[in-house]
Amino acid sequence: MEMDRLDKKRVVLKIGSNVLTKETDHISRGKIEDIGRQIVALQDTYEFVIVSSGAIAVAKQFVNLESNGKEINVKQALASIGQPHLMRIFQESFRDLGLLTSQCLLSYSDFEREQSKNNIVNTINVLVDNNYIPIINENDTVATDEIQFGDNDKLAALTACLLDADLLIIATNTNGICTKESVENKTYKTIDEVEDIELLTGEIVSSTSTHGTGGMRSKVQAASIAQNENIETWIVNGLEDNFMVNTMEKKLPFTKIVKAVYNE
Ligand SMILES: Nc1ncnc2c1ncn2[C@@H]1O[C@H](COP(=O)(O)OP(=O)(O)O)[C@@H](O)[C@H]1O
Ligand SMILES: N[C@@H](CCC(=O)OP(=O)(O)O)C(=O)O
Repeated sequence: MEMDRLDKKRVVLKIGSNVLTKETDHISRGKIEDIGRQIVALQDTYEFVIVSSGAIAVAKQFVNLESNGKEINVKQALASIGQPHLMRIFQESFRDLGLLTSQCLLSYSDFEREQSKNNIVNTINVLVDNNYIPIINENDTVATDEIQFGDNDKLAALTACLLDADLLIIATNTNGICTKESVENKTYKTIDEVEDIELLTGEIVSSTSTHGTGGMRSKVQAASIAQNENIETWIVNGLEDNFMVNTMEKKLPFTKIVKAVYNE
């Protein structure tokens, strides 16, 4: 028997540039196909809203703007050039798997106005009801919050809260959050489950990866925003094949930030 949409668990999946490029200089079609295949495998029980970075990373593979790409306006221009390419790759790869895609560009300030919040919810619900997978990125032309500080993690958390998601999955390039000591001595021991965000904050190391901006700090902040709205966050290793399915089947180490008991 087919499940009604309301019976499905709503997942907001955030994919960082490092995952999309598999830590290279090029966007990985293979990774996008991997994500699509997992959505197909899980779509009877889960519905997906994707928050995808990668616009700047894609642009860098096509163009070389003057200046080194570190200035904020150049990054904004790169995002503008890369975003349609990113969407094209999603659209082509997902279409081959029978999945429909759509694009939504949002910024933090959209989450502060009642009218725009209602518009976002209504639009995304229509998309999901019609089997379209919304692919969200920050509107980098008008806002610079994420390319400066946050690597789309906070945007994903705000989206999860607004859309009343059941689960926020943040796909990054490590097996979740590892203990500080293990990161420092490169033995990488994943913290499996945690409720106390303060505890996690103490484990953050101030590094980011090649394409990343916010490091683990912005992921912990995102988890905190989600936890305040009673949403569980999983920080998973998106570099692995089949990472969501394998995480769900407990075949991959990941960090689960559970709902706070006092919120129950
Ligand atoms: N305790 C920790 N456990 C794992 N990674 C950590 C930790 N503290 C900081 N990091 C860093 O955070 C990085 C992931 O964040 P980031 O580079 O912004 O990636 P993304 O593009 O996925 O958002 C890791 O590659 C690692 O360098
Ligand atoms: N909106 C930007 C996000 C930039 C960014 O650094 O994000 P992330 O890869 O999540 O660290 C883009 O699409 O390139």
